[in-house]
Amino acid sequence: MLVVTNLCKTYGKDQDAVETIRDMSLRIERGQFVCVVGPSGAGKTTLLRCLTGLLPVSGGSVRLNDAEVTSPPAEMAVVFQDYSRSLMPWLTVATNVGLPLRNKIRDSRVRRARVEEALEQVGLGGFGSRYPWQLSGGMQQRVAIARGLAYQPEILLMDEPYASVDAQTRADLEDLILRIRAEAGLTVVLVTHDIDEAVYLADRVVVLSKRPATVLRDITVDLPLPRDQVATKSLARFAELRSTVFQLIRGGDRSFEDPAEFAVGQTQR
Ligand SMILES: Nc1ncnc2c1ncn2[C@@H]1O[C@H](COP(=O)(O)OP(=O)(O)OP(=O)(O)O)[C@@H](O)[C@H]1O
Repeated sequence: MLVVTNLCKTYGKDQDAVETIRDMSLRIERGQFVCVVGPSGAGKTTLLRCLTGLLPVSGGSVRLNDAEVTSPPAEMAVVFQDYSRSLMPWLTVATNVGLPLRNKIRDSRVRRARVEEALEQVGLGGFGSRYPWQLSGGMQQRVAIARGLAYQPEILLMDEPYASVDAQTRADLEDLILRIRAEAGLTVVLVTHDIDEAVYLADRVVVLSKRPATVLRDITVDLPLPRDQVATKSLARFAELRSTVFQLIRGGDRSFEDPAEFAVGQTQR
């Protein structure tokens, strides 16, 4: 279980101080899929980085299974938006995926098997000897996801993981993560700008206020599982939830006067 208690984060000091997160508390149960949304610049990425321990908090705490998180815990894997920066172009796909396993699995045969299994999971079995630049953007993001999965984490944190791919690939990757989550019983925390994506994927949507971010609303998504891109999005309840989230974000940040400014079913970055 991931527990955030009275989290505060301020960048800089004195007149340069940027208060980004104020007194935020959140509890994420094992196996839950939680999407975090909020106005641009609210502090979503900052929150995610605090959850990983990559960024020191200014106050409060983050605890994973009762242990304080001060650096990325072994149970956690992170997938960032920009696969072109997170994959090493001079290494093969298999080496990229196996990189974080070097210290965890000493036996290279076992490591190779784990890498191949993770590539199979994301539909890239047999692509291990290719280089990232030989693959499409969507395939490269799959490699980044495989790298997280190969680690067999208990919790996967994802920051706008699908923002750089086209709409069809995005839908495929959304379904991929839902399937993997169901198979592996993973806990997932995913930051997104896309309200449709958040409602489609999540068990809970956490809506942040504008900066300094607090939890504006924590919404349970009571849509049936398994989700389906067409059937789920056609439900009246889906439209209702999407509209609730949209209004909260809009109300939380008056600068979004034009709904087209914000992503309702579209990729925005
Ligand atoms: N290293 C930093 N130093 C100072 N301020 C920072 C730093 N990183 C982020 N900020 C500020 O903190 C605030 C929150 O940034 P963050 O990237 O967490 O927001 P976000 O909600 O993820 O934004 P977006 O929706 O645009 O991706 C912004 O005002 C940003 O300028």
